[in-house]
Amino acid sequence: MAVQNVMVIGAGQMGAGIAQVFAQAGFDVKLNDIAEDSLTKGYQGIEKRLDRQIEKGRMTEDDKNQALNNLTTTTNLNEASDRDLVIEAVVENMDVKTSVFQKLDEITPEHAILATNTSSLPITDIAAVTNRPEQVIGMHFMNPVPVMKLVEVIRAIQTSDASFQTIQEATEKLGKTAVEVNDYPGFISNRVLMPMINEAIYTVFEGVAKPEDVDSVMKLGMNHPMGPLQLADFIGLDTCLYIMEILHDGFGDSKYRPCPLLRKYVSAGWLGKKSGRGFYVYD
Ligand SMILES: CC(=O)CC(=O)SCCNC(=O)CCNC(=O)[C@H](O)C(C)(C)COP(=O)(O)OP(=O)(O)OC[C@H]1O[C@@H](n2cnc3c(N)ncnc32)[C@H](O)[C@@H]1OP(=O)(O)O
Ligand SMILES: NC(=O)C1=CN([C@@H]2O[C@H](COP(=O)(O)OP(=O)(O)OC[C@H]3O[C@@H](n4cnc5c(N)ncnc54)[C@H](OP(=O)(O)O)[C@@H]3O)[C@@H](O)[C@H]2O)C=CC1
Repeated sequence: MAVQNVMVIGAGQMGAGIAQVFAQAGFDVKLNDIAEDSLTKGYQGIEKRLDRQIEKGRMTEDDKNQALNNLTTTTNLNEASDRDLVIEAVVENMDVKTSVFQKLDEITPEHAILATNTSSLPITDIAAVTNRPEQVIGMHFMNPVPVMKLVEVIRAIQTSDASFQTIQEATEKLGKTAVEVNDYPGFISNRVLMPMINEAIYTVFEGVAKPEDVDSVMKLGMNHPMGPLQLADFIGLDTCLYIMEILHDGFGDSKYRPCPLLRKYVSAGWLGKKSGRGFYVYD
């Protein structure tokens, strides 16, 4: 089956980016969120990013209008009833995600594939709450979605080859590269990235260096585009903590214990860029 139309659930930083890249690639896209405000913010972010592409001469006004014509917004999940593919990008919480998947399983046509953009939650467990586990898959985009070329395509133990191929083809139509991964905690990306971020937080916690200096070492010394603490702020410290907890629980290995300073920041509501304060302060 070739995907013609999609719905993206959750209009936050990831969902809005995912909806944008599908609309730009010519898919018919519905963007859904429970809150009208979040939908408006998500849609405006997409318009702003397309305008920047025009300013930079990478896109014409016609291209922008075409992309926006492919995109509608809705707070009504029942509008998933005519979709080939639904990609869930709501908060990283198993109860919220399984509730969304159970509803989607009722609403969507039989052939529809249900994908999750989860950073770390087990796809196998999400698949198991539906009556179509072979059509459930992880489609893990990287932040910022319009820029990053990778999509980790994660196979639950139940995912069929046909579902995997359909998602691989859709990923290629977006101009991105699909990497096939089996369902283990943190997949590849966050199993490798998050312990580095967590260790960077430990260096601050233990007074080894200030955040700016930790980031300088990794930027100037290892050519990372962002230092690990700037990246943690960008991802969201709450999301980083959820992922560390999944790694810790999933492997039962103390090397994945979340740094107490990370917990403290999240408890304080210092979630990084999105809340205005994390390891750095934002306007
Ligand atoms: C947690 C998970 O589960 C998985 C993850 O996503 S882990 C996070 C993965 N992402 C990363 O590691 C990002 C690391 N950082 C980077 O690659 C770069 O710093 C960056 C691309 C974000 C910004 O690059 P930069 O050169 O410092 O800044 P800047 O010149 O402003 O931006 C470069 C391009 O990115 C675009 N961009 C920057 N931030 C953006 C955003 N939030 N949304 C969309 N586009 C963005 C800019 O518009 C610009 O595009 P053009 O070249 O078309 O103009
Ligand atoms: N941040 C990152 O760098 C990355 C995140 N991810 C994953 O992507 C997912 C989303 O993360 P991110 O975009 O950062 O989070 P955000 O908090 O920016 O966005 C989540 C959005 O989902 C909405 N939402 C919550 N519950 C529902 C629901 N039941 N139905 C519809 N919409 C809902 C929220 O609305 P409201 O605000 O009103 O609650 C919010 O707009 C998570 O699973 C995360 O792990 C994956 C890769 C990278």
